[in-house]
Amino acid sequence: MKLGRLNHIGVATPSIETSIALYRDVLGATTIGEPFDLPAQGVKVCFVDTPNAQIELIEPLGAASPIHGFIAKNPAGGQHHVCYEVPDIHAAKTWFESKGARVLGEPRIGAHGTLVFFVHPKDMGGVLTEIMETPAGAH
Ligand SMILES: CC[C@@H](C(=O)O)C(=O)SCCNC(=O)CCNC(=O)[C@H](O)C(C)(C)COP(=O)(O)OP(=O)(O)OC[C@H]1O[C@@H](n2cnc3c(N)ncnc32)[C@H](O)[C@@H]1OP(=O)(O)O
Ligand SMILES: [Co+2]
Repeated sequence: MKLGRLNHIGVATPSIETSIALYRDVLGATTIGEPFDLPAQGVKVCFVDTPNAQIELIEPLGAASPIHGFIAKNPAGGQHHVCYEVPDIHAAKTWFESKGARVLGEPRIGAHGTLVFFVHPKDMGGVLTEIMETPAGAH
């Protein structure tokens, strides 16, 4: 499998509005999207653009959110996952499984509208890893 570009770094936060102020007023981000709910993934999302990748701010949507436990352990929030692009999501899933890495569930539509899956952090050197199919026409 050929790994593609780093698409985003997921940053969990208890408050997207508070994080937006940090990225805008302290870090100097100039392009920040509108927050939106992604109920299928159990998160509220907001993208912050940097010149070479995005920061994906994620806030839990309810107690069943996959990041509910992370925020409970890290109440101020923190770096949650990294996301790499691949040309073929199904080939990538087969690749990770063949390497003995635990793929968490089936590919599903992520925040960029393409299929994504996650690989368990314990099989990725302690880093929760998201793999997403490159959007058509990107780059
Ligand atoms: C916005 C949509 C989408 C996109 O398109 O970009 C997203 O990014 S959604 C992002 C949120 N969704 C997910 O994270 C889905 C996949 N995650 C999961 O299935 C779970 O979060 C998890 C990775 C299986 C962890 O489950 P959880 O119940 O929260 O924790 P555990 O206590 O079971 O954790 C076991 C073990 O792993 C460590 N851990 C947990 N989260 C992380 C993390 N983000 N980074 C590194 N390590 C993590 C946790 O500390 C435990 O370790 P030990 O304490 O040593 O046992
Ligand atoms: Co993500």
